[in-house]
Amino acid sequence: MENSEDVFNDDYEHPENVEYILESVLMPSDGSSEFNLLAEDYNSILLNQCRCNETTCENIETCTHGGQYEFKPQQKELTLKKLENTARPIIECNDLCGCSKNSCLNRLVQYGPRRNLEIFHSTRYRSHGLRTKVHIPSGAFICEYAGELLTVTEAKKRLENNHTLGLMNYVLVLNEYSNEKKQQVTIVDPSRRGNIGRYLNHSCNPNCYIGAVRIDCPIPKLGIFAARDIEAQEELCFHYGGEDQSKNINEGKACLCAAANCTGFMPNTSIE
Ligand SMILES: C[S@@+](CC[C@H](N)C(=O)[O-])C[C@H]1O[C@@H](n2cnc3c(N)ncnc32)[C@H](O)[C@@H]1O
Repeated sequence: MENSEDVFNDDYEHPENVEYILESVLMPSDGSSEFNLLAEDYNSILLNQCRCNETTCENIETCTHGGQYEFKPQQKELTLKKLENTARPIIECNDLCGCSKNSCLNRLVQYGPRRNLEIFHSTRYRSHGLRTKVHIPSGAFICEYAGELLTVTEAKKRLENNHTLGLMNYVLVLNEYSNEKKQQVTIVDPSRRGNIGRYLNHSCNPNCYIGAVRIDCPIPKLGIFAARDIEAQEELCFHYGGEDQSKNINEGKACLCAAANCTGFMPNTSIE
């Protein structure tokens, strides 16, 4: 496998009014008990390390975390196996695991965004967008959607404010379910502090997919992966409505994606 440093990169140019961060951070404290609970999770460590000895951690039968990624020899890249598999949580191995960092094939998102991404002015979306300078294979990791981690109360306030002032909205809500029951909600806002993930626009027929990835913290990272092979110069987009599009809310803005199946409006996941 190529050295992770040859494939990944996180020194992208960004506008000055945004603090560039490498991974999600806690929102400023508002002193609420809701914030304290979020902070507790943020500061916790997942204690479910694998006990593999020098293996590749590829297989769920041998590694408690494995089975979600596969190494594509042709592209010399680790990729997410099948999108349907994400019904099972993606948990990467970490420094506390028994495996070796050099041979483990269950570490991807933790190495940061891929190289050859470019922020550009998208004429279709009449604002910034993100595109790739080179071909990206299906399942490849693009980047994290990193920003401030918000409480539900703070997210509702910011959404309302964005709506009232007609600002662009960067708040993303990801619900995780188990047996149809909602287990956890993760809300990320890269409007003030964020990474390159903040430039992906919404499409009703997207070429990227967003999934929850845990490394060593109970709060997942929001990982953006290629939903299909993506050609050089293609703009990267994902569906803002997330996992259950029947529950999408209408953000009140016309969608500019121009896909054949476009609903005509920009969605977001509802916050309950
Ligand atoms: C996460 S930001 C994406 C990056 C943004 N275009 C920029 O210039 O920074 C989300 C905002 O981009 C715009 N946007 C994204 N997808 C869109 C779409 N399909 N149709 C219309 N506007 C879109 C909306 O203003 C939305 O609030």
